[in-house]
Amino acid sequence: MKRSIQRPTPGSLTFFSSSMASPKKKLQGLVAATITPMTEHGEINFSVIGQYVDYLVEEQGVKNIFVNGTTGEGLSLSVSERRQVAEAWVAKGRNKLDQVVIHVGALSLKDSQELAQHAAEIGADGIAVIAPFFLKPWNKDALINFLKEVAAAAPTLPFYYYHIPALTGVKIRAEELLDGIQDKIPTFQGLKFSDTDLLDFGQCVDQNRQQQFAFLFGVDEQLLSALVMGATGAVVPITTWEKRQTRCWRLSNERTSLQP
Ligand SMILES: CC(=O)N[C@@H]([C@@H](O)[C@H](O)[C@H](O)CO)[C@@H](O)CC(=O)C(=O)O
Repeated sequence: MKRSIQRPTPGSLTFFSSSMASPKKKLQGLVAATITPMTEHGEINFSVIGQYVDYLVEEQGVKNIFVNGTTGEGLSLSVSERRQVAEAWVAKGRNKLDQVVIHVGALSLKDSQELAQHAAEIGADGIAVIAPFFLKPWNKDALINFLKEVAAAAPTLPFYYYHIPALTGVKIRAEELLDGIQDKIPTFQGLKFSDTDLLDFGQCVDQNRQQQFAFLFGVDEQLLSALVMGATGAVVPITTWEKRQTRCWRLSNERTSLQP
């Protein structure tokens, strides 16, 4: 079923799905950063995603997920694989999960737009985007322009900026980025903050109290501090699934084999 979600307005607490006529809650609490299960041959193991959903919901009580992010190694997958993984999570999570947010960031704007549009088509509940990290945006406006173009490809979906400067190398402070962001990206709904700069995080929260954004923290070691400062949730890997199921294992294995 295709959903159309009303654009958020500053101060609104919820999105409403017009076709379902039920309020869609703000993304908050624990959000599971899902791994991408792999077979021993390094192919995606779609067959266990249904069990993974059940594990999260029934054993961990977690009903929101963040797919194809860092933990899911989205940037190590092909676009085709990312589409299939997103589809699998949305399909297996139907009527079980509350929200499925798909990370659609990519170096190529076109790939990112394709993934954003695809997320909307399959009925995901939101998209998140990191800063491009090879040829990098040189200032706030360049980064906003990139994010805006991606968000525009999925104009019905809540949009989250995924701030992870240690991995992207893009050091633009999140607080600076958030200043006036809904004027540029009307679907902007929150920040996934994966950095240890708590001053920046605190300023993001303080300066946007009127906006009711989701402030999702992504550094487990500082989560308690972030909650005190106003984090509304956290994106964390919640899994007993063996890391060796993931491509991370395959990559590190390859790296090992390259060493003399
Ligand atoms: C870079 C990374 O993997 N960060 C983790 C943290 O939970 C992280 O593992 C933890 O803080 C340990 O350093 C989460 O934020 C994962 C995450 O949000 C993602 O997979 O996108």
